[in-house]
Amino acid sequence: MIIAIDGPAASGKGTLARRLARHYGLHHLDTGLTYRAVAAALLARGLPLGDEEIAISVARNLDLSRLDRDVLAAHEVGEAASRIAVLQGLRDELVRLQRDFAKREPGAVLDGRDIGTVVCPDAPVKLYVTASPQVRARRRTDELLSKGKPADYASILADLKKRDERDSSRSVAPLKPAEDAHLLDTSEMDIEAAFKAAVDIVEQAR
Ligand SMILES: Nc1ncnc2c1ncn2[C@@H]1O[C@H](COP(=O)(O)OP(=O)(O)O)[C@@H](O)[C@H]1O
Ligand SMILES: Nc1ccn([C@@H]2O[C@H](COP(=O)(O)OP(=O)(O)O)[C@@H](O)[C@H]2O)c(=O)n1
Repeated sequence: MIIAIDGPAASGKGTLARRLARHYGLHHLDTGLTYRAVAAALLARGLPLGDEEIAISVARNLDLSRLDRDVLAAHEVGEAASRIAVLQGLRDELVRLQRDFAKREPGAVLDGRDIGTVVCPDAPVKLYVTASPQVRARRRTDELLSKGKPADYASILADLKKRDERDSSRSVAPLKPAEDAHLLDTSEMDIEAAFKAAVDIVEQAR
């Protein structure tokens, strides 16, 4: 079984994907980390974010088993990831890796922006997870602070809105719900309630 989960920044898709993978005994890939890892490598080496050839060569050396959200969580890495995510050639390379991952037995949960629309369009279960920008900014702020990283609510809210706009309006694989995705707004739900709602959707869909 493949479960495809998409949604805007800090909507809770990664949390749900991890919980669903554990619940159903599936592999999990946070595809945002693949974009973050390429962006972090470019930033660390002082390389330009707009050079497709360089980004592709970094992507070719990615090791999916070594992606670490704690290392890649920094706010500026998310911003840089969203900038390089407009490069079609880079996306082709990363989508190849992500599709290979999705073939693992007995199945996988993938979360990102284009899983239901591009990476796994035939997934039997698709979720599109949202929450209001204010709720998402609060969650991301608390998450960063709890990891001892700097976080300012007002600038995170402004940046999330900008990033959503960039992700939704790009011409390649824009953020949008697949036509057959189930919408899950978690603005008023805690993690447990969101998980229960997601399991209900999966049970009905499969
Ligand atoms: N329903 C929820 N209620 C409260 N906090 C949540 C909920 N879902 C996720 N979170 C918290 O919000 C933050 C962002 O969630 P995450 O799953 O990383 O989002 P995404 O993968 O969409 O960026 C994390 O700190 C997570 O623990
Ligand atoms: N499948 C995906 C996953 C992420 N991305 C890009 O990578 C950026 C970072 O993704 P992420 O999922 O780690 O971001 P958060 O939602 O965790 O903040 C996003 O803003 C997108 O621009 C993408 O284009 N396609």
